[in-house]
Amino acid sequence: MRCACLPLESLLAPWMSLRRTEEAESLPEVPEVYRARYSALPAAQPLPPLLVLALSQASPGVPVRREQAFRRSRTNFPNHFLHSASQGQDALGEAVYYFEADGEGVVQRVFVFWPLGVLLEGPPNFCHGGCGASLLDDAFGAFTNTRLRSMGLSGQAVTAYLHVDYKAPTPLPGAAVCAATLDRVEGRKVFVRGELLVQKPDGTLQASMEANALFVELKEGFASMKK
Ligand SMILES: CCCCCCCCCC(=O)SCCNC(=O)CCNC(=O)[C@H](O)C(C)(C)COP(=O)(O)OP(=O)(O)OC[C@H]1O[C@@H](n2cnc3c(N)ncnc32)[C@H](O)[C@@H]1OP(=O)(O)O
Repeated sequence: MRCACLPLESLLAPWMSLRRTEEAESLPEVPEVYRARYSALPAAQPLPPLLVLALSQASPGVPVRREQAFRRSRTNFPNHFLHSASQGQDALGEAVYYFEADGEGVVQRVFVFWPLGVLLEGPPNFCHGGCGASLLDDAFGAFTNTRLRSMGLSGQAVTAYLHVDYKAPTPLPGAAVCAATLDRVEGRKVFVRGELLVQKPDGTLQASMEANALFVELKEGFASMKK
């Protein structure tokens, strides 16, 4: 059964089929904290209704600020696992990243919307667990590194561990929002937690996956990672 308030078609279109070349588009300027990894949404691209629903449930009464929504820069990261080969008509669609920051501009939460196509299957008609874990890891990476940048730090941290609890199947085709936030910080160690939210037939959101992770800020940045 489909939700009466958010039909599946409105969740997926136009993000599922969106292919683009950033260079050809005239996009708004992106604040420095986000610029290295993200680009602005085109003016004509609406915010996904599922993302707006997740934001309104997480922060009731707080207006959604379109300028805090971005997409991954493919110009800067043409080979990113989730934003290159994994994308396609029936696989992953175009993600939308929404960052919440406090009054000082320090990132406090990220919400990442993903359209999910049928080629992401694990159990018949449901999303593969490894795919969901990848989406959560990506949201944790987006949160941790952007938060570090927003604090004037390196923004170069990697996953040390990722723990995922699968609470309910994630239907395909469909859409999900990964929500990530801070648990605690111990020196270079950033502990994060979050969930992957999907919409139930009655229109409410449920966490089909819950996760926590440790990110470690690299002493000398990505360039120091050895093969
Ligand atoms: C450019 C844009 C791209 C954005 C990238 C975003 C990342 C996206 C998410 C990913 O997929 S990252 C890819 C998957 N992760 C890796 O490939 C990381 C591989 N592991 C490493 O490179 C190193 O093990 C690591 C950097 C995580 C840690 O090495 P370090 O030499 O910097 O630190 P060290 O080993 O001394 O550990 C630092 C602290 O973390 C703790 N620690 C490290 N690994 C742990 C672990 N697995 N479990 C618990 N604690 C851990 C360790 O005990 C220690 O705690 P204390 O300071 O309290 O002593």
